[in-house]
Amino acid sequence: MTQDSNLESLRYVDGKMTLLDQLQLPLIVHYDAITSVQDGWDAIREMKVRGAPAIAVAAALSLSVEILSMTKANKFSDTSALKEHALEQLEHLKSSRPTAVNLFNMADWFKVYIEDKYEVLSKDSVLELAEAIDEKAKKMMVDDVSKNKLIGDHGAEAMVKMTQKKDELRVLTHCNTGSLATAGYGTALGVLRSLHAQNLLKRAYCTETRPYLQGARLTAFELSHDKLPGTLIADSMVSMLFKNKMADAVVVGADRIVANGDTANKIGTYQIAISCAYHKIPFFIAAPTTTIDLSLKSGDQIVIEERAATEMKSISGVMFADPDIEVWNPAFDVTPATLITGIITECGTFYKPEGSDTFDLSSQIANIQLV
Ligand SMILES: CSC[C@H]1O[C@H](OP(=O)(O)O)[C@H](O)[C@@H]1O
Repeated sequence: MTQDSNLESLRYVDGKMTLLDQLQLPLIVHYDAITSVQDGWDAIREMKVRGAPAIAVAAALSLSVEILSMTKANKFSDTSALKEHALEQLEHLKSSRPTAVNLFNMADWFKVYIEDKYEVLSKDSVLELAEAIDEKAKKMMVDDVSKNKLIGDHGAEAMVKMTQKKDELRVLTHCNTGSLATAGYGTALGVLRSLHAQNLLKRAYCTETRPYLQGARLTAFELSHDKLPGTLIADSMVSMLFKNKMADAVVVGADRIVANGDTANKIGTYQIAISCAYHKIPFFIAAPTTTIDLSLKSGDQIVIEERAATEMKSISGVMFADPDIEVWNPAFDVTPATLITGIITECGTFYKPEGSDTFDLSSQIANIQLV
C-alpha cells in the first residue's frame, strides 16, 4: 500500500468484495476475495477484519455478494426463497463474534429492511430484491465513513473544550479505531485525524495493545501513513506517561455501550480509565450510535469474548511463551460509566447528567435512529 493510497479495510466494486487481511499487517498488504457469507464469517472470526464498525459492514457486504451471485445463478425460485436465505445468513453472521453490538444491530435492522422490501415486491422480483439488498449494504459502507467524520469533528471540539487547551493536544489512544477498524476515517482515531486537520494535535500516543497488537501493528501504521505525529508505547507505560504529564486526554473506541454508559472495549481500556481518574485526565469514548445497546442496563450484562491461547503465546505464528502454560485471554473489558468523561458520537458528545455517576442514554438519544 503506497503512502498516497487510501487505507481501506474493505473494498466493494460491482458486487465483488475484497478485504485487507489485517493479520498480515503492517509487513504484508494483502486483500482476500470474499465470495460468500461463510468467507465473511471466517474473516471476522479469524480477525482478518476487525473493529466493531468494520465487522458490521463486512458482514453486510458478504451477504450482498452471496445473494447477488446466487441470484445470477438462478438459485432462488422466488423472493420468498431469497428472503428466507438472507435472514438465515444474517443470523449465522451474528455468531461470528459476540461482543461488538454493531454486527447485531446491523443484522437485526437489515432483516427488517429485507422483510419490508419483500412485502412490496411481486414474488418473481428476485433480481430487484437482490439489488435492493446490495444498495443498502453499499449505503452502510458510505454512511459509516460519514458518521466517522462527524465523530471526529465532535470529538475534537469536545477535547478542546474539556482540556481548555487552545494550543496543541497530546492524546493517548488504545487499540485500533481508524480506517482499519471501520469503513474509513475511524472513530477515536478519527478524532485524532480531525484534531490534526485543525492543527491541534501535538502528539498521538498509541499503545501496543497486547495480545493482537492492534496498536503496534495497525494504529502505528495508520499514524505513519497519514503523517500524524505518533509515538508507540507499551501497554505498561500508560501510567508513567500520565505521571510525567505527557498526555492531556485519552480517546478510545467501543464495542458495546449500554444504557448507563458502561462500555466494553479492547482489553486494557479499563485500567487506562482507572489511571485517567487517578491522574485527573479526561477519558472519552468515541463510537457511532450503532455501538449503543439500550437493551442492556449495565456493563455486567455484556458478553466478553475469550480468544485462543495461541493468540496470547505467539506472534505471527512464532511461539514465545511456554507451550504448556494455561492462558486467560479476554478480548475486551468493561469501563464503568463513572470513569468516562464523555461519549462522542456522530450526533454529538454525551455527558453524564449533573450529579450522576452514570449516563442516561435511553433519554439522551431518545430521538436518534440507532442504525
Ligand atoms: C472502532 S473499532 C472499535 C473496537 O473494536 C476493536 O476490537 P477488535 O480489534 O477485537 O475487533 C477495539 O475494541 C476497538 O476499540
